[in-house]
Amino acid sequence: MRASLIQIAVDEGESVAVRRRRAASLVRAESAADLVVLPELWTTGAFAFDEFDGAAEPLRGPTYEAMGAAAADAGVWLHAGSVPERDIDGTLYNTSLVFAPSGDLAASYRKIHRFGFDQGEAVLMGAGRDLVAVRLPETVVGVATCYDLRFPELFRGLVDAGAETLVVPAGWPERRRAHWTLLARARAVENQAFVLACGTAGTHAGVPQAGHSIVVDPWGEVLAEAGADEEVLRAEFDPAKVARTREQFPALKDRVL
Ligand SMILES: NC(=O)CCC(=O)C(=O)O
Repeated sequence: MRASLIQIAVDEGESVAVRRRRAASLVRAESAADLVVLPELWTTGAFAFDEFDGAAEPLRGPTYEAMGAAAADAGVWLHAGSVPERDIDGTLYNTSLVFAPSGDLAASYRKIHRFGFDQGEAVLMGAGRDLVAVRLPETVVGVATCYDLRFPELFRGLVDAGAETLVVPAGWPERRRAHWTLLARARAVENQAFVLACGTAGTHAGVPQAGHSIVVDPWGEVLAEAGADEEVLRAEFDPAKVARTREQFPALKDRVL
């Protein structure tokens, strides 16, 4: 299975509309991939709290339209990262969109753990409640978003829902990059699953982004890792390695809780 993680730069000099067009053409260029991934809140930047309200869109808004068309043109599964979604009651959510190669929406996921403690996303956005796993022809993808990476119980829930590949779009800051890499590898090892974690590059709202998108196999080995700048990280992996690892080292069977 071939995955392409588009570690797009989110810088203040670029408008949302221009970045959306650029993201769509980056997706179209990945037609050789089976699965393409974009990061968290790449239209605004995950730390651009002042932008969330103005850039919020309905689930089937401009980003949905652009990404559905790009997925169909490229003929790929597309985890289009997340957008600030405005629900009909006015509540904002940090919502991920997953498209099938037909361009149809296969799933959406509202981020469960909002970041910021008593500020930022944690007060501006509502919390999702539902775990989401999507069946692709080659693997079952469990989705989570950025700060969710710190909550292993969410990932165990995804494994219980059948997930073999964990896809994590993020807007992770440079100052906690060591946690990002450590947590991505930990989630892979403890769940014996592939982890595809796609961050942003650039600096927005004064927060330099870590980049360093990463693909980790079920044994915790890093298959590919990006640098700090905008880049498309490509990795090829065998989804059957999940079943092999779980059979050869059946730690998941020893769960008590
Ligand atoms: N956008 C986020 O969820 C940021 C998470 C983060 O900075 C951290 O967990 O550290």
